[in-house]
Amino acid sequence: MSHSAPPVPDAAASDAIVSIRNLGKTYAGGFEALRDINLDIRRGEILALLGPNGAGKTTLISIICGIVNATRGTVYADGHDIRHDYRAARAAIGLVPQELHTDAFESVMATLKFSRGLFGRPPNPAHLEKVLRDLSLWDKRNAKIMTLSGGMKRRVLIAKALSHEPKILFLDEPSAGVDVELRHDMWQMVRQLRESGTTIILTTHYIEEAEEMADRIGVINKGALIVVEDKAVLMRKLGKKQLTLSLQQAMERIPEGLAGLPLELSEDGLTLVYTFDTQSEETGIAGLLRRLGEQGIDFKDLRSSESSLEEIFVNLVRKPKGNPA
Ligand SMILES: Nc1ncnc2c1ncn2[C@@H]1O[C@H](COP(=O)(O)OP(=O)(O)OP(=O)(O)O)[C@@H](O)[C@H]1O
Repeated sequence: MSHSAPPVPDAAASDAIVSIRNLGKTYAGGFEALRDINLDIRRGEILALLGPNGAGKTTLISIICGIVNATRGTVYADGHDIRHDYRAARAAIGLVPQELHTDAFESVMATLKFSRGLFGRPPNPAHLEKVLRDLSLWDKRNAKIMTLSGGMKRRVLIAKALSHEPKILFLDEPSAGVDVELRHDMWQMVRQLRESGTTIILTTHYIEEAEEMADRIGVINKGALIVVEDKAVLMRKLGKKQLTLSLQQAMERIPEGLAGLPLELSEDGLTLVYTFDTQSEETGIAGLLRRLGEQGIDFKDLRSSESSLEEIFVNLVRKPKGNPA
């Protein structure tokens, strides 16, 4: 019997809504923007792709949406190979791009109708009305796009991407250049879409956005997908907890009796911070408290805190590739 790792299942056989296997992209100049990406996107989930500038997020989305050709590997979207069955695969996808190029002289409604037609879908005024109402654009349906505010234009891009009733929606940096209020409206709308069964993939630089919205988080760094994990599991696995003790009396240094413990003393000597792994079974807190008692160290307050997703992310992308934990 072989003991090697199980092979990655065939993309065509996967029941994921998007199935990516051994995907790679080398741009014309020889730059390797993506390396050996394997990812199954589950039906109905919100997946957030995080990564530093230039990590390869837009390249990955562009390949799935058929804008950029992969150098290696396969992608299936809604059961269709994006290379050999492009039209069917693309019809399942809505893309909200980063940049705002819209048809400035057209009305909002005309743009949506045109976009729907491009995918060969028959007219459906009720669907377009719902999309525009959900995005608070119904009153602007006859306005020329050039007369709208930046936030409205961005909502038009979302409406346009939804015009052909895609099952999968990609949002590339949806919050870039958007004010706080619009960002929250957009989150609300994305949640509604998910409830109605749409699968959503978003790239973001705002960790708060991933923390707020995502069911799963993928981290891309230097062209490689270094982690894909349920958000809660990721935070539990890679997060650290800290216990902060406010001391009754300042200490000059950590006493010998506490040596070897993961402790840090603040500069003013009044706060001790104990860091522990959320994954390990033993936190060591009982032992810490006992040793503090033995040393006669009294504290007046004790608080615990967890690492934010931001701290986890920064640690992940700082670590050398292939050693994320
Ligand atoms: N057409 C191209 N030709 C050559 N290199 C390219 C091309 N497009 C992108 N790249 C390079 O590929 C890398 C990945 O770019 P990509 O836009 O996918 O990153 P990203 O993660 O989306 O970044 P950002 O967060 O800045 O949008 C970058 O180093 C970029 O310079």
